Amino acid sequence: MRTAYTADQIRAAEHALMARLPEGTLMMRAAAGLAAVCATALGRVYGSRVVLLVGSGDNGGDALYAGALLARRGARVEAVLAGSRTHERGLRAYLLAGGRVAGGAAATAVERADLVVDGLVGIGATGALRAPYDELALAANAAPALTVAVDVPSGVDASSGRVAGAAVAAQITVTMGAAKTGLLVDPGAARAGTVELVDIGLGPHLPGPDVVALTGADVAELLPRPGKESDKYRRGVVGVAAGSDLYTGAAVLAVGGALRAGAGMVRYAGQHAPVTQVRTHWPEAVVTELSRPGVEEVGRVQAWVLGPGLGTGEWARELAASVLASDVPVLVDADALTLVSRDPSLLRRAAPVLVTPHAGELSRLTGAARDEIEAARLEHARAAAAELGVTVLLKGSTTLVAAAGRPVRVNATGTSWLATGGTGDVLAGVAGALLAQGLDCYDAASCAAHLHGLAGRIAAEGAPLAAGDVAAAVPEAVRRVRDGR
Ligand SMILES: NC(=O)C1=CN([C@@H]2O[C@H](COP(=O)(O)OP(=O)(O)OC[C@H]3O[C@@H](n4cnc5c(N)ncnc54)[C@H](OP(=O)(O)O)[C@@H]3O)[C@@H](O)[C@H]2O)[C@@H](O)CC1
Ligand SMILES: Nc1ncnc2c1ncn2[C@@H]1O[C@H](COP(=O)(O)OP(=O)(O)O)[C@@H](O)[C@H]1O
Ligand SMILES: [K+]
Repeated sequence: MRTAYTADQIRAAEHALMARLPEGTLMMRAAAGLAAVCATALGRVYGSRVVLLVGSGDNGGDALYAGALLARRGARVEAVLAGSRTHERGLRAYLLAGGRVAGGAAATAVERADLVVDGLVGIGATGALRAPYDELALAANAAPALTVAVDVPSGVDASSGRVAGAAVAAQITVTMGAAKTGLLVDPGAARAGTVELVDIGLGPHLPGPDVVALTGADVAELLPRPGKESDKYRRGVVGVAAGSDLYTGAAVLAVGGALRAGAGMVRYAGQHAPVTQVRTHWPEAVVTELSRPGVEEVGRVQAWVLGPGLGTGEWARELAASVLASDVPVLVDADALTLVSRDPSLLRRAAPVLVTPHAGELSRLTGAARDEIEAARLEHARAAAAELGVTVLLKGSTTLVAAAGRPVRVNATGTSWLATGGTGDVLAGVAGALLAQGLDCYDAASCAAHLHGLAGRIAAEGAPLAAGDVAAAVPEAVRRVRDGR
């Protein structure tokens, strides 16, 4: 499990640790780790051109001490001192090691660099980058040099991943002591590049994490595996109430996702046109053509997937109400999210609910503006889980799973090739199958997001994919997490 923490959590841990160590020890550890990553990234340190962007705080201090180490190894290091003040001891050590202070236009130095070290701000930052930090961040982004961010890319809020204005887009972020939440959650995560962790001894002082990311090994451990005693009913039967005479594909894709994710059986219930399509594509599914919008006559299931392609008319509303009146967990997606946002009382039920919105659908559910959700995904996923009393899987480039009282789980296994119609329907099927197999909403959602993202990568391999390919690749994704690949 990868863990990440807010700036406040890190600061508290640092204080506890610093109290036991001689002054400056942590910064020396941080700088040594930073310099080592820079040296590896450069390949050849001697003669290379390194530019340090140095802010007024300890983030700049890290950069200066690392710059001193690189200068001693023969790098030509220039520091752009951007703050109203500069870390005094760091600057002294840097100058003593032969580091130079950039005169003239900072942008020119940055343009010529092989490597730019972003030491403008770290966890001490508040709000959008101010001048001249903002221009320096943009200059670093425009330059051909490799950019290594110290602790967090400047302009990314360490605790949330928010990016309020200009921000450094790093190829590598060297983070001190423990990863910061903003390095895992978009839009911040997209600016961090590869995250390298420098151990400064913070471990024993850290509290429970703010957010976590499951590894393949974690998912493998959570995934159910059929045993000797298993039969199709005991493995878990998932019901799919999706698709309509107008939208048939969503039904096919959701059923496909469910079948590929290990359900013992998939029961599909819907109107005539999707029933015909599901029968044609998936002879494995047990299909009921509904004569009226209710699932009472469909056989027993352990969980329902409700919503993809369902429509939002009266027929769909009655069907949604009937599914939500059942006593098993229900995954609410797509059109069913529109229906429950019109009538939130539908979500008041004793059995668990997992909602799987993208930002637009969450906006309909909570009333928050879509842009605001995109900018502060973590906050909104958390708030929605608390307010609605459900588990929330918020889709997007990084997928978040929030449930009251649990650390938010972040998934980054996906690929932007997944941004194509119908992949969400597959995800709903996969998560529904895991619910039916007995995982709770939090585990089912986070394992489904992990497998779906991985399946997307397998299906894409750097080229376009269709949603059906993602469903087809789910078994290979399961194999890879089980084999530790
Ligand atoms: N403590 C430790 O043991 C260790 C700490 N470590 C390192 O220290 C870092 C934290 O250092 P920190 O606390 O000094 O804050 P930091 O992020 O450098 O900058 C704060 C200053 O920036 C400014 N500023 C703020 N917002 C701004 C904005 N929007 N736009 C522009 N300027 C802005 C503001 O100063 P101002 O110029 O406004 O006076 C503020 O005072 C941490 O990330 C890690 O790298 C490691 O060495 C490990 C050991
Ligand atoms: N840029 C991206 N990077 C990674 N995954 C993405 C990206 N954009 C979308 N996705 C994923 O693709 C899927 C899209 O689902 P959704 O928006 O419901 O589409 P649809 O309704 O067409 O099925 C989600 O799993 C989402 O997380
Ligand atoms: K930084």
